Amino acid sequence: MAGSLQLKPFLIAPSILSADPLAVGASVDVLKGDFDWLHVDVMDGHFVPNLSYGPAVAKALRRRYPDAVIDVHLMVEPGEDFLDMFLESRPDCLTVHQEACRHLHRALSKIRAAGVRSGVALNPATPVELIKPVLNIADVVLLMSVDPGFGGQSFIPEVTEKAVTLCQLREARGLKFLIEMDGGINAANMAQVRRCGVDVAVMGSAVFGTPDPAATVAKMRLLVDGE
Ligand SMILES: O=C(CO)[C@H](O)[C@H](O)COP(=O)(O)O
Repeated sequence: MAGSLQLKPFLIAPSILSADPLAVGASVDVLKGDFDWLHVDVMDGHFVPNLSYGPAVAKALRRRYPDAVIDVHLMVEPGEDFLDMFLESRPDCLTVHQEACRHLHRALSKIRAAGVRSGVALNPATPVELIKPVLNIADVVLLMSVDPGFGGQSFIPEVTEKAVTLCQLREARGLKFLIEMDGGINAANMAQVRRCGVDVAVMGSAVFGTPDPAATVAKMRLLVDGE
């Protein structure tokens, strides 16, 4: 499939959801800077049935890693109500869910107006068609390949079709957004993820759940380069 799709450089985004909750900074340090984006999952116990990090953690990560590309994924509802507090933490990318925003166009516009890359996320059951009208103001489309809320779940392969559709739409409309995929990505499905046009792979347990996370990231890069 890669032959027929225009692929951009492939980026790896470790998710701190699977880092040691008592030593997130130390867990990230173990990667020795060998990551492209640092993915921060924010969960509210309402849009998703779990709680995770708040803006203080996002701010602390920015202080500790001033040059890292920090990618904040808001799994909160209503998404619009949390933009200011996370924009204050100066992320590089701030993503809201289509399903959690009544005024998605306004939310994405506000993120961009703050000089931050705007992201829109879709749950596995949400079709790409619902975000077609806002693709021109999205810098990132995040396709959830698990139902959001927890790390360590199994990859839903049907979501790869949505990446192919997005890739084709991007090309047809001359747009530049990146396609990010999140959930259940590991060494066994990494090549499949890349082939369907994904630009950014988020990985939690497949990185932080291994004895040597830095070696795991290096191995993932080799897997993709070998494609
Ligand atoms: O957004 C998330 C869950 O809602 C996580 O980023 C995602 O699940 C990553 O963890 P894993 O790679 O272990 O599936």
